[in-house]
Amino acid sequence: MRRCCRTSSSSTTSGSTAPRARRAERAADPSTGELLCTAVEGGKEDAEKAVGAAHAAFANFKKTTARSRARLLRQLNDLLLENQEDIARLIVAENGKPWKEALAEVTYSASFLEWFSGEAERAYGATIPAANPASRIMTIKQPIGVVAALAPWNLPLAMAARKVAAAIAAGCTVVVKPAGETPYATAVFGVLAKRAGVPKGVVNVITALENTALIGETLCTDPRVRKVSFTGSTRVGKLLVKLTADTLKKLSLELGGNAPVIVFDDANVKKAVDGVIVSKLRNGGQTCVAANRLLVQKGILDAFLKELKTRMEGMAVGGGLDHNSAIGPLISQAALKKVDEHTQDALSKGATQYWQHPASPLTPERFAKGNFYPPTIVVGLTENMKVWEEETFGPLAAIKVFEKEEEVEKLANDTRVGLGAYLYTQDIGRALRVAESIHAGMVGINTGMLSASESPFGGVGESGWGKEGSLMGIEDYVVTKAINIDISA
Ligand SMILES: NC(=O)c1ccc[n+]([C@@H]2O[C@H](COP(=O)([O-])OP(=O)(O)OC[C@H]3O[C@@H](n4cnc5c(N)ncnc54)[C@H](O)[C@@H]3O)[C@@H](O)[C@H]2O)c1
Ligand SMILES: O=CCCC(=O)O
Repeated sequence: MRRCCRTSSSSTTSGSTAPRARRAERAADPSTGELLCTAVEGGKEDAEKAVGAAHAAFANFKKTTARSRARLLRQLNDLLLENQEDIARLIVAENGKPWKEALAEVTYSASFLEWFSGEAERAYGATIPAANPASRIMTIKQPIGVVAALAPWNLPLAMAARKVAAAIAAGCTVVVKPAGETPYATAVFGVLAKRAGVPKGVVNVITALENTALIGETLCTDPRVRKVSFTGSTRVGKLLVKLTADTLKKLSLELGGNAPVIVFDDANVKKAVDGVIVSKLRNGGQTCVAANRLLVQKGILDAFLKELKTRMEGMAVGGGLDHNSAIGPLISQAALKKVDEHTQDALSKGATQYWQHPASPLTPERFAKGNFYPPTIVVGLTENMKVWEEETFGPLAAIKVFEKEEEVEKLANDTRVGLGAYLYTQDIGRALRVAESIHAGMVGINTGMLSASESPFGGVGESGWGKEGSLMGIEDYVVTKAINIDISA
């Protein structure tokens, strides 16, 4: 990759808006800490300009046919896949995740474009039997308007693609603000949208690091923006609720989780560990559906720990461009500090360290330069520990032992958030019983993977509002209009 590049703030997909000279934001390579690139630091004026472009484009885009928008999405899907390796390299550089995961993120992103290309044509209205014999009632679904899509750094391309795909399918125009840490994959997404034929002003990318809050506020308070879709922390989600209140925008919030994983005595150990590896270690533990509290029944504990350790020992820690790496660095030094705080807090309150990864094959110098945290297993998790109360967002596997099924509902639901949850058992009755009792938007039974473009993604409680992806995903981008007709002569 080139050492320095520029992306434009307030650039429409037509590329008609030239970037002005601005203080550059800096993106660091998480595996070395070195400056990777600089990007334009957008400001309030840029955000307003991007909204203006999206607002102007909406006048025509809302009138396009669903079929034409479906074609645009399919074209963009194809371009992402054709450029998969180049985009994956960018994702590894800015986010740090292992190569295979970066490739998978591109496929995952493209799957939203493909999925919503189908959904575009299925945004059906209804005909409603009227009580008045002279009346006919029908509904139509129309695009809500300009959308602000605020995306996080953990899946820099996929989270933007999930929002933009639904918006285009519905006939909305969008201003996308990627996380300041990871502006590049989203900027490339904007370029590919242009190549795919997405009209000028429909997808606008604005980049900023330090001005993130200012841009967030500008987008959330601008009356021309009718919907905000955010993925990130619960803290920021609550802030956006307040900021959008005065203009009553529709909000989709995909916020933090604190996923319980329940492993019952009768689980298939190998399958349970496979699932925990995926849900705990995907992106180094930095996903909102990451396993956070492992609840393991006493009878299976030894076998589970042994298998988990063996599997984690076999995973190399290192930079994502080393194709052998299975666990990459964390996004920042702050993230590293948080994981260590959770580990030390657990150990100081009575947990014991069962195992810690030697962090091989990294040399100590290389380890020290990047944001690497050695994957760690602790046993003896209790309700007064930080890792019990909030998501660690890192490679710490904290285990609490339980004895009876009756205990787990209370334990699993001892949190104000409810995004992902997982359980492992071979008893179908127990699986459904427990799945129904868990306070979460998504439950994995004998699997650690909840993410698929066709599956409704979203949480309950303080994990947010709305569902992304799936047949429900387009609903947040449309408004339903009822049309009443008098047919009397
Ligand atoms: N749900 C998720 O996928 C997700 C993603 C990132 C972080 N998190 C959670 O948040 C914790 C802290 O990470 P973080 O500090 O990067 O999260 P954060 O919520 O501060 O940042 C996430 C995203 O929100 C944007 N953002 C931050 N403040 C904003 C504002 N005022 N207006 C508009 N956008 C704003 C950031 O640029 C980034 O894109 C993590 O440990 C994790 O628990 C969750
Ligand atoms: O981290 C948040 C989203 C994760 C996913 O879509 O799989």
